[in-house]
Amino acid sequence: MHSVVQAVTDRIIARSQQSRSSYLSALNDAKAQGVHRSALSCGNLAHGFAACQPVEKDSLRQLTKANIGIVTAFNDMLSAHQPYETYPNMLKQACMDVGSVAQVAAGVPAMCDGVTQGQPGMELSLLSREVIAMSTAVGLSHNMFDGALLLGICDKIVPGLLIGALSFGHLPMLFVPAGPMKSGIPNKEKARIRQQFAQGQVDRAALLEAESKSYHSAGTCTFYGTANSNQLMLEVMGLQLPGSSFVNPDDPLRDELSKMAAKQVCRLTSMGTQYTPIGEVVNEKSVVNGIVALLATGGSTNLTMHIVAIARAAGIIVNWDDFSDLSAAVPLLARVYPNGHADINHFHAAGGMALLVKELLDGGLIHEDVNTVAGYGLRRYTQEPRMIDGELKWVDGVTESLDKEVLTHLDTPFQSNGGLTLLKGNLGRAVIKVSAVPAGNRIIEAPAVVINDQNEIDELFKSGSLDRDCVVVVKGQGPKANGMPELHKLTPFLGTLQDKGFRVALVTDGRMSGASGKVPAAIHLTPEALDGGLIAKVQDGDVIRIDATTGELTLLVDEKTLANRTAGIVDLHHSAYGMGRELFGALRRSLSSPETGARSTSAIDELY
Ligand SMILES: O=C(O)[C@H](O)[C@@H](O)[C@H](O)[C@H](O)COP(=O)(O)O
Ligand code: SF4
Repeated sequence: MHSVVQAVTDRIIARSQQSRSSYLSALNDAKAQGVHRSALSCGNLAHGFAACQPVEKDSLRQLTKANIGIVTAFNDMLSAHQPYETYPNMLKQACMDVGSVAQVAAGVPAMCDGVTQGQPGMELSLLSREVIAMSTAVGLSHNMFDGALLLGICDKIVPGLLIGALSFGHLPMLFVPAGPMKSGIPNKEKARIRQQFAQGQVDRAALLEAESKSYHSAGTCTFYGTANSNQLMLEVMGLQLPGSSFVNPDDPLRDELSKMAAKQVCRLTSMGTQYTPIGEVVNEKSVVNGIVALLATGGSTNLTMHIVAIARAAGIIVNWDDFSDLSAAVPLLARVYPNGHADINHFHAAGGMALLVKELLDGGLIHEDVNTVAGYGLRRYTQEPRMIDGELKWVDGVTESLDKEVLTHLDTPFQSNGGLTLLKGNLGRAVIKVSAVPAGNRIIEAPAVVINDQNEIDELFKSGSLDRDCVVVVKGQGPKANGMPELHKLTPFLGTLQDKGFRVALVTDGRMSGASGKVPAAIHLTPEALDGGLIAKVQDGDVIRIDATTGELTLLVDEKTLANRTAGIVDLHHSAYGMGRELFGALRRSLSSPETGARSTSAIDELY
């Protein structure tokens, strides 16, 4: 094993020793109950299977047949989740084919961050992760199940499902992906037309035409944003079948993989001989594997919060120093938009997950000795699924990249370190995704332009007052303030200024989209303005220095001046009401800091 990866793993194990052992003893207590529906009364059970077919009722009466809960995030809003509409019946049939039963345990809400990007609804996005976790628990709390299938792909849905699932860590569970849409117009072309629109060079019709050619059908959007980062993380953590992440929805392999996932979870229940509870698949080593894979591919910055929250739900304590130290040791092996021109289909075609896992295993950068839903040992994830004589089988993946501009090898990395860097300084701690930032733009020192809302950028840009070196500071965007929306609407404006040759950067206690990229952005700034963060005292003209090579984030104003300043008011009246935001006030105020995962589940910290 690489010494840094081993050292970080060891310190996470040590730091988590007490919380992890409490979690595992709770898991074992739950497992000791045996077949969970046996704890139900006849009345409970009768309600539980009242609507089932007679053959299903017979199976459920017996305590020797597995019942699998399906938790689905189907809706028509997310192109990625739309294929799930037909999955429950297919999965139920697959379970019956192996003598088990399946029931839909819950439908969970799912927000499409593309639909709400730049809109008031985006202020519910991060909060929806907590709602999804709780909704998953509501479904599984019927205690009718011996395992579960989790149907979710996008941004907050995978972390929400996984956090909820880990409260039932005694059950085996698999994620069931649905795959990316086929490639449309290149993401870079879409971004170019957006910048033209921001400059008034094309009209709305031209912009909508381009957007519709990019997002054109069912399936996950093809950029390497949070959704596809989730898929890569799940697969490297052994939580979905090898090579299942990036098979398109209409590929014949797709349904075979989904049916196989259903059959596999039935095999992994405590009724069989391969009992593999999800709370043991998620352990310190698999969490490190997920972080390393994220870093090696320049994945979404959102996962610097989601992975922390997921790990904590399993009693594992991870922080940004772990990310930062691993990033220094993990080379960048993939260039997928926004970190390059290719999209996720190109990554898959170049060798995809099988080749990535092979490179990382061969380099000692990820742990092989882990439990997975496909069996013990991660080496099996260097294989990929194929239909051979009408049957689903796994064959060795390629050992040589088919496109070294997209997916490269350890001996020829795109960068010697990973795509994410931790920034520290008098403003606090923040993360920056450097994999998408041109080398010449990684050190920025310029005067601040302070705004309270990303929508102010449009007028400022059009007035020409941003046509200079500047650091745009957007404050009052933290979890407790307005739910920490993505500020991706800033990207075309800042990207245009950067293309004009100005040295620009962003500093915010908010966050960006996984699809944001080329402009240096110090995000997730902790402490946020509402929590007394120094960002609340930044004024127009203050000079800020961001150095992504050394990890420095400094407000170059002397202490005395700062001490005499009063913090700017974080005006939240526009975030408190409207679009349902009034329902989320208590949840928003309960969120922890971004570095601790922006979690509402702090109760877990007392439990384990
Ligand atoms: O974190 C992410 O990956 C984003 O939230 C992504 O899910 C969102 O949909 C982007 O906003 C889409 O990109 P555009 O807004 O550029 O289409
Ligand atoms: S990737 Fe983003 S835009 Fe695409 S379906 Fe998922 S949430 Fe929506």
